[in-house]
Amino acid sequence: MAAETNSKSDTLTLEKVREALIKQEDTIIYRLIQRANFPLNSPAYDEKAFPSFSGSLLQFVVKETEALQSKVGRYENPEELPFSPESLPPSLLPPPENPPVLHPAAASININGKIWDFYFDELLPLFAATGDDGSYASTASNDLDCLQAISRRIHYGYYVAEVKFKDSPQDYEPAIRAQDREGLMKLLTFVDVEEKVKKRVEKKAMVFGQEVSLMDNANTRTDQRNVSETYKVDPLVVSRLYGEWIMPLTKLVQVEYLLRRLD
Ligand SMILES: O=C(O)C(=O)C[C@]1(C(=O)O)C=C[C@@H](O)C=C1
Repeated sequence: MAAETNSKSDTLTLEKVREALIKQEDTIIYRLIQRANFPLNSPAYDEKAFPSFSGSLLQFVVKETEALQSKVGRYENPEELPFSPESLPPSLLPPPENPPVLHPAAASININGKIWDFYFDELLPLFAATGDDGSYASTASNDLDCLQAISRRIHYGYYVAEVKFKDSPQDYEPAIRAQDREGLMKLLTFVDVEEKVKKRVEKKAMVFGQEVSLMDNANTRTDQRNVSETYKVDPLVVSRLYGEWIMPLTKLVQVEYLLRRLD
């Protein structure tokens, strides 16, 4: 399994999985900051803007990048899921030696469609400035970087669910047998943890996204600016990203996984 946690299922603990989620926060925030260096650049998403591609420039970049990454084994990791899965080439590397940690049901849960939709329809307009600077290739590859980091974080829900199930099967089994989504959602939800996550990512976005200036009067100038202009990505947008999309979708992955955990 992933580098952040040990490969042996018996050493998988909730604490370790949560540590991995915390590290992934950094990646997500840095990638949003990278994407925010470019304006929206809408021609990158227009299927008719570049007749040399059959779809949009973005779709082309996603398909070709994922094809290369597939050949070098990216999708051998259960938490890495392609956005363009049609006719991906197989991995050219030997399969991973680690024994599988997850129930095979994980392979049937892929919510990348939902992730793609919220990213382009709702999130991107909240942190990318309007405009067009012509950097379509960089824009598309930065979008894919953001999507991959967010998708990996959300599908890490498999491991969170597995470890919770292993820690207390007696709590989860009745709800699984009854296929009780609501009951499972209640069991796996920790409101206090979610509040901490939102606060921490907001703070990280402030720290990672500060404008650094060597000018003496930099603070005064910053004070006069609107909070959302002071940081490369508005920290409140990052907190909202977690509160409205990342954590609810991580929980959805957990519920879907648990529903199939006894199959
Ligand atoms: O840490 C957990 O227990 C998780 O399930 C992860 C997570 C999250 O996505 O950050 C999701 C649900 C919980 O309510 C708290 C946090």
